[in-house]
Amino acid sequence: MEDAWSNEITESLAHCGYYIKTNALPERLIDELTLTAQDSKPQFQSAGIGRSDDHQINQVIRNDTIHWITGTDQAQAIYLNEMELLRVAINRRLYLGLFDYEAHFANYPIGGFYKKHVDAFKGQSNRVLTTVLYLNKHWREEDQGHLLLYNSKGSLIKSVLPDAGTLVIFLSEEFPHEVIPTARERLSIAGWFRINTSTSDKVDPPT
Ligand SMILES: O=C(O)CCC(=O)C(=O)O
Ligand SMILES: [Fe+2]
Repeated sequence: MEDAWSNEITESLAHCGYYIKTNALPERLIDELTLTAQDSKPQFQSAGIGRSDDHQINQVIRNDTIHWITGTDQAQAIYLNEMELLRVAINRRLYLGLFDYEAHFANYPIGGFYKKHVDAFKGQSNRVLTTVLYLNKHWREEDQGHLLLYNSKGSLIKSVLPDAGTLVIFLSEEFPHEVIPTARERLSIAGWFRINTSTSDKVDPPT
């Protein structure tokens, strides 16, 4: 994580609340993360939203499968380390008090989507910043699966092609977004920088 890069990210976040960059990370790292994601496909599971007994409802809202990243191989470890350096840089410049980072691979099958949602409801979540890194070589317009980013008034502000190496970061509470149905299998890493919401009777994160 170069200073110039973390400066660019923090300035963009301070200025407009989001950051979108193609080829944000070295191609080799993207390739290795892609291989890791493909290798761990047998471990991907249906993504939940909130409680697991809402599973059927979830399928109407999103139908990707996910696998949490734990840093078990070199590519994952390098990625998590980059995000850790970014966390520290953001805290130093924007005073967000980010406490940790959680991330999972996501796989959208052909026809996969994630309807319009926010990743955090104001004041109700410890998710402060959302990150999405795409792992799909040579994505074309006709492959669809765009990420659409809206402002808090509901106007469309960005349409992002999920092409390999593109990184999107935005304030989780401020930007509703959706994944439109994809015409090609679509791999990504979605992650969240969080604040610590521990109270006296609840330890966060759970151990
Ligand atoms: O993959 C994307 O473009 C966005 C995914 C997303 O919104 C999420 O996982 O919360
Ligand atoms: Fe989201």
